[in-house]
Amino acid sequence: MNPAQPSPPAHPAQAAKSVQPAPSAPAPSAPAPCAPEDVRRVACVGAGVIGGGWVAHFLARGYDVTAWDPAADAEQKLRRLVAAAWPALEQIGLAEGASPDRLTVTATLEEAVSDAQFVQESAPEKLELKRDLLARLDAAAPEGVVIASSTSGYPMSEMQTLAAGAGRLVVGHPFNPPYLIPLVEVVGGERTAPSAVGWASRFYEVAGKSVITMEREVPGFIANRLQEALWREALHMVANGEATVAEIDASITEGPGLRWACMGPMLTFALAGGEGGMAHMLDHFGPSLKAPWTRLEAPELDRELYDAVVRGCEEAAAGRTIAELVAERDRGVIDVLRATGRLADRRTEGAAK
Ligand SMILES: NC(=O)C1=CN([C@@H]2O[C@H](COP(=O)(O)OP(=O)(O)OC[C@H]3O[C@@H](n4cnc5c(N)ncnc54)[C@H](O)[C@@H]3O)[C@@H](O)[C@H]2O)C=CC1
Ligand SMILES: C[N+](C)(C)CC(=O)CC(=O)[O-]
Repeated sequence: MNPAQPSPPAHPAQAAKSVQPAPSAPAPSAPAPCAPEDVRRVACVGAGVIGGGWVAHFLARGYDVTAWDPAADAEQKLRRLVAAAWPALEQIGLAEGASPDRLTVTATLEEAVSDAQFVQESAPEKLELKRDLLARLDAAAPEGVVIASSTSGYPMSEMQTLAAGAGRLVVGHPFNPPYLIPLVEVVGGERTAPSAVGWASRFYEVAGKSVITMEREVPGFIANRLQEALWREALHMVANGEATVAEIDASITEGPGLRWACMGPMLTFALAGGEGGMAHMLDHFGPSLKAPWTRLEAPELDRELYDAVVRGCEEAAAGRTIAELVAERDRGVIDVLRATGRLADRRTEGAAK
């Protein structure tokens, strides 16, 4: 179900619960039982593609992990996923004491979280299911333990409606596979205690993740909104016969994707302005915002947006000159080309000898 679409009408039995006056302040949350740095035991509830990837990540970072999933073959599939991921995790480096042997798959959800110091939920992307599950996790986990949802796009405000202890519920949105892609986007809901957001962000950092802590709830968070914009345009182009699936993928892997592994879209485009940076880029290509290059509605490039983007790029450059940024980008692109086997011997290319 696409989070951007209106959520299904609440079940009558839940309607009363889910229709609550917007709280004037976040719900209080009991203090977490331990500091993020002192966590040793993590529970993962839902152990499919992402939940299993979280299990592999936490095991590789040296945690004791309990996992629960209602599927009959969940343990077999989970242990197979962890075993398949382990060579990669050994290659990038394991924490001291890390071992797949520190995984315990429990028979019930309650057992999985009963002694947990952090809980990561990764059940299917269905709003009603997450509402019920988060309420169940809140009832079963030790008081104060932060519970994070891997949701791809639902605001926590929509998911925490049935939980008595909503103050400890946060979004901790990962990227597949969580054991290799470092980003996790953290954001609370209307009833989430700010302390729970801060605790979760710090825990993920300690656990080796790269954290973006959002100040505002936005469906789809940051990276999925950006991915979704590209994804929808790609689907339109395939639907209209404007590009094939192969052309869509090659257009990224042989083009912008190489740069995006080293530098985000904002600084990348600042370099499109040469020595003039983002200001020149906007002066030069600003009118293109009105060109029919995408079906996505463009914002007005007014002075406020112009200045915000220019200033943001100057801050991101952090004192690096355009020339230094170009050199950094080029080193990164060469490393990615080499790492992905695309830096073959090029002496045979080019002008006739
Ligand atoms: N697949 C991906 O690339 C990413 C997925 N996510 C999010 O992670 C969550 C899980 O997605 P996937 O792992 O892809 O789905 P999946 O279908 O691979 O795994 C979901 C797992 O949840 C289990 N499950 C079903 N009902 C449950 C319940 N009531 N309580 C606990 N577990 C239950 C299923 O048995 C299954 O193993 C979703 O919210 C999704 O949006 C987030 C980032 C990336
Ligand atoms: C396709 N998806 C929406 C589930 C992707 C994500 O949520 C994040 C990712 O791994 O790209």
